Amino acid sequence: MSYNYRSNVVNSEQMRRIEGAIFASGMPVAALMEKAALLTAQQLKKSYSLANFPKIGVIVGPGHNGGDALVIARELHLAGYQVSLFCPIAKLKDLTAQQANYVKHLGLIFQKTLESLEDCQLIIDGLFGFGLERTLSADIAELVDKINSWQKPVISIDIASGIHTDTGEVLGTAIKATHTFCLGLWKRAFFQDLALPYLGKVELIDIGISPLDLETILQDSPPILRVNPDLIRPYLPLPRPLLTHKYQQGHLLIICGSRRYAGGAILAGLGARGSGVGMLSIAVPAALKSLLISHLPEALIIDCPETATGAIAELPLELNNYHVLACGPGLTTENPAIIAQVLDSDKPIILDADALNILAQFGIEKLSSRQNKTILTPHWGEFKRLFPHLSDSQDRINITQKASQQSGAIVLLKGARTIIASPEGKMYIIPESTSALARGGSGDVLTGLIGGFLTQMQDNAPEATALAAYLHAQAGILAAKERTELGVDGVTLANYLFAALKDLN
Ligand SMILES: NC(=O)C1=CN([C@@H]2O[C@H](COP(=O)(O)OP(=O)(O)OC[C@H]3O[C@@H](n4cnc5c(N)ncnc54)[C@H](O)[C@@H]3O)[C@@H](O)[C@H]2O)[C@H](O)CC1
Ligand SMILES: [K+]
Repeated sequence: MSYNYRSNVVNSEQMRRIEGAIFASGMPVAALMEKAALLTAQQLKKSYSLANFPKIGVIVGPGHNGGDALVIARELHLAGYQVSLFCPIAKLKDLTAQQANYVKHLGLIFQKTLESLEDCQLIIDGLFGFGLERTLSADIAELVDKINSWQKPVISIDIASGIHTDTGEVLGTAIKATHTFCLGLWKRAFFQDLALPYLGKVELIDIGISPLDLETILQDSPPILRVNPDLIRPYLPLPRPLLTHKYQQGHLLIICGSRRYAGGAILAGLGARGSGVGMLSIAVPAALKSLLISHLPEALIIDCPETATGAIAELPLELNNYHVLACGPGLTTENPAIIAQVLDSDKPIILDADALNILAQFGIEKLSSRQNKTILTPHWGEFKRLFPHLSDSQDRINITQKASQQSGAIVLLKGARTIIASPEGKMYIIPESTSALARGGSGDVLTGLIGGFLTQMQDNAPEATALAAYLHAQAGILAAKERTELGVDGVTLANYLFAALKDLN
């Protein structure tokens, strides 16, 4: 796969090793700080004009994050901003102390109290970066809480101080930034749901890390990649071959629905429609047949015998006649036998919703006898039932990876930042989404969409999953832009998939 290093997501240890490799090859530490901070200052000046933000307060920490803050303070001062500094920890690292001396020479003032910064229009947080290693002490926590209580725009350098760079955990308390400039490479915390409320708008400052240095450090661990159009465009099943027919484009079977939850079946079908899959069959309880036909005239609707309460009683089908099976939306947990039948098939399967709840009853060991790929798409509640031993941790990147390794399945953990891990070690993160998707029905659309793409790109199952999750999020974003976050019901979401696809192509 070809990807730009801007797609890589690293942990603090990898970032430190990359930095170490750069320094060891001759780049002076001070030069890299100067470069990162100058680029950040340039962006800052663009987004926060002197006219609107004439007075800026800068919080300076003891390490190189504080050093960055001092270089930025210097540049803003030279550009005409009125800059006040506050440095709560006396002992500074050498380079930071040198930067402090120089700004003093330029006439910048280190204030004695934090309160002296209260009349600033903007606060820059250079307290801690990826070197934060323990919970904030009571006095520092008090300062952070005070800054948050001012409700001013706060710009964090590299990461909001108080947030753990890898897990995204809040170490006691943390700066609630309105905007964070991440330096060099994306850190894991930027994709941990826990940290999102503290990071505000996020932006990467490209400091020009060489792919050489990156590859040397990252070669031992499979990359975690932030999905973007360039990354997944090569996998898109477009353009279609000139000479093809519907079965060559793949045949997906969705097993879904119950009398109680008929809508989930329709939405999964509409999601599959959005993938352009060649042939779509949908197995539902008999009572739902005419309803499904009216919504999805292009699909083959298979009416299954049903239980007294209207769930599928049995699947009178040869499952191996289909290329891919997607199973779960609206199913109810009444009939575990059909999930056992799906697990026994030797085709790729996607399990969602009640199929996951039934799998949790069986236990994930049940997946070990499968001959083909399995994709699990849990939200947090389903994840906890499937992997109870992993759910004490809030480090979603880490536990998705472990869940995939332990189950042998591709695991897609839904959230504000959806994480995808494959058992061979691939990891994809969906970098943006909208809370419009936190709504009943949007998951059903995703199941159908993954099914549809997997049918067309079976050799690239992790990428099919990532492509579907990315388009799903983008469709939500596009729909919310036009209709607000309250206006994105499942049918609307499915109708925006083509627009997201068009943008990608
Ligand atoms: N990698 C890059 O591309 C660049 C990064 N830069 C900046 O450097 C920081 C990392 O700097 P470092 O000095 O290693 O760490 P910090 O500034 O985050 O702070 C560490 C400092 O603070 C002490 N400390 C840690 N935890 C606590 C605590 N809870 N309470 C009090 N003190 C604490 C620790 O002992 C250290 O002294 C990175 O984020 C970037 O901003 C470079 O400038 C350029 C390129
Ligand atoms: K910071």
